[in-house]
Amino acid sequence: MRKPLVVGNWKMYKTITEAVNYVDQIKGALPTPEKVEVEIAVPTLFLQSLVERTATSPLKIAAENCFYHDEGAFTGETSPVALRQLGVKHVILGHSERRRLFYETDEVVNQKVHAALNAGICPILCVDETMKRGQSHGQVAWMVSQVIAGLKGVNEDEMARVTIAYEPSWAIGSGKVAATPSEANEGCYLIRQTIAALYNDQIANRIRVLYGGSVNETNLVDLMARSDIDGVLIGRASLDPTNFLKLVSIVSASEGGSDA
Ligand SMILES: O=C[C@H](O)COP(=O)(O)O
Repeated sequence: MRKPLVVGNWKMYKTITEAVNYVDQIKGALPTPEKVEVEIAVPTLFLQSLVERTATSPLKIAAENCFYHDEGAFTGETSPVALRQLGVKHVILGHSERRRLFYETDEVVNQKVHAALNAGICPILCVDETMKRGQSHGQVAWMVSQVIAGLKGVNEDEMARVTIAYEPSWAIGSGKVAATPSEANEGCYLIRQTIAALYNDQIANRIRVLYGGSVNETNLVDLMARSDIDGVLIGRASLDPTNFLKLVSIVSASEGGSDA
C-alpha cells in the first residue's frame, strides 16, 4: 500500500506574515504521518523560517524549484545543496508553469532531477498535457515523453525517492475544470505503466503518482478512491489553511485505491 501524499503548492502567493500564520494554524492539527504525509511547497524566501517552525510537526516544507548546479555564478537561482542543508526533503520540478513561463525544457528538468537527487532531495517530477486527451492522441505521447526524458539516467535505487505528479495544464488553476477522476486515474496509470516499462513492476508499484489540477472538496473523495492516484498536488485550494486542513482530512479518511 502506498502512503498518500498531499502537497499544497502556494506558488507565488502570500507574504511572510501570512505564511507564518498559516503554518502556525495548521501544524498542530494534522493527522499522524503514518496515515498521510502532508507538505506545503512555498516560495524560497519562506523556507528557512517555515522549516524551523515545523521542526516537530508532521507538516513538512517543500521547495517549488531548484537549480541544476550546486553552486556557481547563477544570479537568483537556488542551490539544491543549500535546500538540503535547510532540511527541505521534497522539491517540485518541471511544473507546467516553469516549463511554459520560464522555458524549462525536458533536458533542464532532467538536470534538475539529478541535481536534487545528488543533493539528497526527493524530486516531485511534474508532467503535463496541454489539452484534453480525446482532442489529440499526441498528448499521451507527449506526457509519456516527459516522464522518460525527466527520468533519463535516474537509477533504480534513486527511483525510491522520486514522486511523479500528473498535472494536465488544462485543469490547472480554474478551480472548476478538473480532470474527471477516471481521466486523472488514467493519466496516473499511464505514468505507472511507463515506469514499469522503463524500470520494472516493483518500482512501478512502489512509486507515488499524484494528481494535480483544480483539486477541491467536491472531487477529492472520488480522486482518492482511484487505484493509481496516490495523493494530490493542490494549488489554489491549498491557500486557505482551513480549506487545506479539510482536504487533508479527506485524504486521511480515504481508504486509498492503491494496489501495491
Ligand atoms: O501545483 C499545483 C497545480 O498547478 C494545481 O493548481 P490548482 O489546484 O490551482 O489547479
